[in-house]
Amino acid sequence: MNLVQKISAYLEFMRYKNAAMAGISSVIAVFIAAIILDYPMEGALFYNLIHLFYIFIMVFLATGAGNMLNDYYDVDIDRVNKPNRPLPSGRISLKEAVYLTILCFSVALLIAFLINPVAGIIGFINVFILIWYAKTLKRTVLLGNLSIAYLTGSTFLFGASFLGTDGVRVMIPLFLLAFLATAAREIVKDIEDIKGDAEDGAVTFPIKYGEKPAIYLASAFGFLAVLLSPLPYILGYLTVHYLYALIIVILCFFVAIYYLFKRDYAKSSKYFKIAMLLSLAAFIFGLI
Ligand SMILES: CC(C)=CCC/C(C)=C/CC/C(C)=C/CC/C(C)=C/COC[C@H](O)COP(=O)(O)O
Ligand SMILES: CC(C)=CCC/C(C)=C/CC/C(C)=C/CC/C(C)=C/COP(=O)(O)OP(=O)(O)O
Ligand SMILES: [Mg+2]
Repeated sequence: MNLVQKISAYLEFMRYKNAAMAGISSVIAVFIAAIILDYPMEGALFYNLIHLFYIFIMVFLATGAGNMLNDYYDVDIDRVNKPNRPLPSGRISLKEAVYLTILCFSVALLIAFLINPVAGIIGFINVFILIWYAKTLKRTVLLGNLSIAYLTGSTFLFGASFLGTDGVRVMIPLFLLAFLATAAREIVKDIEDIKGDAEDGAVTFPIKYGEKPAIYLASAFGFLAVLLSPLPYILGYLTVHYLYALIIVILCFFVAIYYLFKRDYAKSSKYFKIAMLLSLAAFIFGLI
């Protein structure tokens, strides 16, 4: 395997697209928090591109390491279900996976503690949850889903922690919305994965309580996200442009919920994801 093939195997292993999205969310959070808090533009830390780059890199590495650890613990099932993935195909060895994960977590944590204690503490909590999730939580009723919901929401908290505790405080509404939307989508993904998860001995919500209660729970999280979505405008954090953009976002959430009740889980999960990505754009619109 040449160097380019190796690097592309590493990037695939880290699920670089998701890791980059998480990194971008944290960078967006710095901008939103800075504007809400009237942070002075000139000479301000957040204005410094290198710091934004650090935030992106930390979240990219931590999310990537979380994804690698996930695959590490799933290697036996993936040998059967997804033999082309980097670990089961042998493109990356188990030893490499462990070293790479430790390296990514350590670099991310080191930079976080160097930036400030708030970022360090959130980083430390997140690494702990990511390890616990990969080892145990993802095979449990709801705790796994809620962990990923927390982690996704925490990309906003972590980014804004760059501006200290005030940054974290103003990101709580965005954290809550991302938490609810992710919880909905993670339950939909669990309904989609019932067969494989059951073979793996996992006891997820739909496995324990059945498909119908899971549909109701996922849609309840989705509806709650829609209901609370105007919150950043009501609190005066974002402008009316956010509300305009939100119309399209809410439409996508409704399409996702429609497919959920139609039991087309792949489409439902896809539209939840589109709604979440468009929400990020809506937050940016809300700054203008
Ligand atoms: C109502 C409203 C305005 C909701 C806000 C929704 C929002 C802004 C969500 C945040 C989206 C975000 C931060 C995405 C980051 C990407 C990421 C790491 C997501 C977590 O991924 C877990 C996942 O299960 C990956 O699965 P898949 O996409 O199937 O590969
Ligand atoms: C460590 C430092 C310094 C910072 C932490 C930075 C942050 C905010 C990290 C959050 C990372 C995050 C969003 C992690 C989620 C990644 C993950 C393990 C997703 C797995 O989701 P699943 O739903 O299990 O995926 P599949 O079911 O598709 O395998
Ligand atoms: Mg999962």
